Amino acid sequence: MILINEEDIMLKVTCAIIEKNQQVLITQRGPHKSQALLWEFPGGKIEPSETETDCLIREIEEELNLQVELGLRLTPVEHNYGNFMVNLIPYVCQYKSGTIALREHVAYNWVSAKDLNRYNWCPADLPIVEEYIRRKK
Ligand SMILES: Nc1nc2c([nH]c(=O)n2[C@H]2C[C@H](O)[C@@H](COP(=O)(O)OP(=O)(O)OP(=O)(O)O)O2)c(=O)[nH]1
Repeated sequence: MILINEEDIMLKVTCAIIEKNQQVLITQRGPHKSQALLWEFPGGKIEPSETETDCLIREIEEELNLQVELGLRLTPVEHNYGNFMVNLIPYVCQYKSGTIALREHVAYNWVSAKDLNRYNWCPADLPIVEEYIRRKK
């Protein structure tokens, strides 16, 4: 019998909806990654012994060279990608400081809430985009 540890197939990932001047930052995944070239909110996998908020602050610094202040935690989304599941945990954040250095992504954009639906999102992000737009109305 093969035993599969649930944590091996359920990735816990935080993501940041970073607000600045009535717009939010969105980032495009690279061509060789899973969910290649789809748009996402920057963030990443929570490491063992790390809290959600520690993870998000670390990931945003590592990936983008930005400092943010964490705000509201939106509703986490569980999405099944077939070969793995993701538990995606979104936080609305405020931009604090830093100049964007794209270290992981191929592109970024500052977008107003009403334009978020124009992008080709990772499927797990769709309920998060909807919740964010609803809250902004
Ligand atoms: N950071 C982030 N990841 C997301 C989002 N939506 C979504 O489905 N994901 C998925 C993509 C990845 O499979 C996983 C996050 O992995 P990661 O960002 O830490 O690592 P990675 O790019 O190296 O991922 P991978 O190529 O190893 O799959 O969660 C999102 O909005 N932000």
